[in-house]
Parts: sequence; C-alpha cells; structure tokens
Amino acid sequence: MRVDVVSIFPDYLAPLDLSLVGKARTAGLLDLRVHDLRDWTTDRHRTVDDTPFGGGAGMVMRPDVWGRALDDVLDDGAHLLLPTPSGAPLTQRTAEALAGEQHLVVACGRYEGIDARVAEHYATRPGVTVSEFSIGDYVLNGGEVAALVLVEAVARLLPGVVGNPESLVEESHGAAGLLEYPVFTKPPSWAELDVPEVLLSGHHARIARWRRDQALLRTAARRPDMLDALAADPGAFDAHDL
Ligand SMILES: N#Cc1c(-c2ccc3cc[nH]c3c2)n[nH]c1N
Repeated sequence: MRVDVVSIFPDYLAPLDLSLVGKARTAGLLDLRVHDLRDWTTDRHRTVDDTPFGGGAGMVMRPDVWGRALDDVLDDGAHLLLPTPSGAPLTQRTAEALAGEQHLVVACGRYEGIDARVAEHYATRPGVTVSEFSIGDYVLNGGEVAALVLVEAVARLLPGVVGNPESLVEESHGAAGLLEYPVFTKPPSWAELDVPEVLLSGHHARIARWRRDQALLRTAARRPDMLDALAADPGAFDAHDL
C-alpha cells in the first residue's frame, strides 16, 4: 500500500517513522510519502491561504495550491482522504476497508480548512474516491493528528504488520464487535489486588468464557451502542453468551 500525506507541517508526521508503522515501512509493507504543501506554491512567500469569501474569522487554504499538489500526488485508483471535524466518523470498519485499498492520499488542512471546491473537484475525477472523515467530536487545529491516527489504524491491519493476526480479532472494536476484556500479567498480586483466579487455572475453556463475559460486561457498561449494533446482527450472539 502507498500512502501520501500532504501538510504544511510535514515534521508533524515524523512519528510515522517509529514503532509498528516504521517497521512496516522498512519491511516494504507500507510505502509512506510525506509532502510539504508549500512545495507547490508559486510566490516568494510560499502562500497557501487567503481570506474567506463571505467574511468571517481566520483564513482558508487555497484551492489552486492544493490542486497542483494533488494533481501530482493522486493517480488512478487513489482514495483522497480529507480530515475535518465535519467528516464521517473514522471507525474500525472504515480502517478495515481502507486497508484493502492500494493508494491513500491524506490532505491535511489547517486554518479554517481547505476550500470546499477541492473535495468537489476531485470527487468528479474518474478513478478517484474522495472521503471527508473525522477522528472524533472535538476540534483540533489541523488534520495532521487525524492523519497519524488514520495511517496507524490502517497500517496495523496490513498483512504481515502485526505479529499475531489473531490479536486483531479480540481487541476493542475488532471482529468480535466488542470492547476487549481486561488483561493481566505478573506479579499475580500487586497493591493488594489479585489476578482473577480463572486466569491462573490453565482451564482454557473457562478462561475463554470469562474473557467473553468480561468483554460483554465492559461493552454493556461503556458502549451500549455497540451492543445494540451486535444485537441487530443475528449471527453475533450464540447460546454460549446467554
Ligand atoms: N479529522 C479531524 C478533526 C479536526 C480537524 C481536521 C482538519 C482541520 C483543519 C483545520 N482544523 C482542522 C480540524 N478537528 N477535530 C477532528 N476530529
């Protein structure tokens, strides 16, 4: 998979050289390219923004600069992703779908955002898909953090990136559709708190049952909306869960 990220703060994406995403790049599983939007400016001040039509506070990112950058970066079959507070929520299901694509291009806005004609223009380009997404109901100062979130959420789903693919099933929001159960390690007793006996029993069926029950309890307590979605899926629960 190739991922291009365009930003006026390319150094913001430096963490993608580290850890799991960094290893995926080194292993050739992820071709990540970070670009400075100002490389596509034409004036000596390298201007990327201007005042908003209709008035209002702040500045808007110019469509002509973004257009030159995206014309260079986008190719046939690319998915243009625009982080914005007004976008569709980025979910695990979205990440899974994106992990199956060949080329993602993330356009990181700043100021009051990117001129709306950019998304509109590229949505009409044959072979290009455009999606505006949000990483949560809070306001950031730009799209770079969202780009970091999206790249990590997608990269970890690429074949060969995570050591044990089974771990992707039971994690929160994984294929099971539940929050993950609590985890414990040595020592067996800490701060007068003991690890649940069942986890020390070696009885794999009981351990699996306990973990499933804990995942259901946690999901019911913290994310009942996720249980509602599961309840709507006839194949989600089996007799074991009742
Ligand atoms: N995704 C996302 C965002 C943003 C965001 C994204 C882009 C820009 C450009 C200027 N300000 C921005 C905020 N805020 N909160 C989110 N969940």
